[in-house]
Amino acid sequence: MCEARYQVEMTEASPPPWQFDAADAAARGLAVRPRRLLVLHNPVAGWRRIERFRETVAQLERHGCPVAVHATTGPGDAEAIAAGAEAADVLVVAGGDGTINEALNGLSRRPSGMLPLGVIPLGTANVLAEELGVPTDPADVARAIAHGRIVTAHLGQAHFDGASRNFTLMAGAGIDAQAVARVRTPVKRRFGKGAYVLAGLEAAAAYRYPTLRVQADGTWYDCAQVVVCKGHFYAGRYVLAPDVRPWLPELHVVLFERFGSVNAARYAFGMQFDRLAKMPDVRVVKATTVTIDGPTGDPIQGDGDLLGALPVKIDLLPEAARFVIGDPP
Ligand SMILES: Nc1ncnc2c1ncn2[C@@H]1O[C@H](COP(=O)(O)OP(=O)(O)OP(=O)(O)O)[C@@H](O)[C@H]1O
Repeated sequence: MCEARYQVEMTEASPPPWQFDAADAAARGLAVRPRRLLVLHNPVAGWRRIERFRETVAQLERHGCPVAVHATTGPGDAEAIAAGAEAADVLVVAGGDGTINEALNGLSRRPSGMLPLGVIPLGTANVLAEELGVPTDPADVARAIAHGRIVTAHLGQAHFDGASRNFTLMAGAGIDAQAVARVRTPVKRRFGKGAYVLAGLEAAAAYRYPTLRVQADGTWYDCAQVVVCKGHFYAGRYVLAPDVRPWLPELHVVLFERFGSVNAARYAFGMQFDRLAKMPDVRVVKATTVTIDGPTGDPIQGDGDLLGALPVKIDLLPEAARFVIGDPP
């Protein structure tokens, strides 16, 4: 295991391993059949952005891609469809990180292996889209999905008592999971990211800050809050673990070592104003296996939604995932 404090400057992590570049193949005279797309559209996540969604689908068809759209009907639907997805080259999620999380959990159960995943960002925070450098303009999104490069990525996997769930961006225990557990869907639909701020304030007032015991590749740490990161962005474009990227086969574990609501507020301000790197009580360690122990049944958040409850073991999903992206992020 290797330990790293924050870098003062943001460093460029390892570049992604490109698997396939349609533009490059075309330049070399190779025939490239248009990608067949199965689009999972979360109509609840995207209700404000329905025009953007329709325009993206129209643009995809202009690129010659056969597009099948399926509107999700409720929680769990994206996962079930992804698990049985056939006759498609790419599964596209038109929604937010919660729908993407469900789709990737379904794809990992697909008998013939994972399909590459593309994103039309319609959610509240769209952290994975930021992480992958997915554009927002419909024409650019469509071009990226139709012709963009495919990058291999490694998902995190959280093992609870009798169940396992994948995550793409992060899994956390402590105050952030407490906040996620308090987010109410109608408030999120109305106020977007403001719902997390409200839930965070509620959680900060009620939470008792018990000690979390974290084991990262055999070394134990005590902390008030821990976020196990697979991507460097958090809650939008805030940076928690500057050097991790989805394509790196490692977890970057961010440990917040001081307890109580005053320190929770310090960390929130530190994140807001990009000062975490300067805080001596915020530690980042790299690992491939992490366990988190604390009050049994306390929530674990993953990709901004509830993932499960303590205690948890976290490692990497053995099968690699693939993401369709546009230009290098
Ligand atoms: N038709 C539906 N009605 C209600 N909920 C749905 C429906 N389809 C999917 N969902 C659920 O909505 C949840 C939230 O959706 P999603 O994550 O896509 O948007 P978001 O929460 O606005 O975005 P983000 O996660 O990026 O902040 C998903 O976890 C999914 O289970």
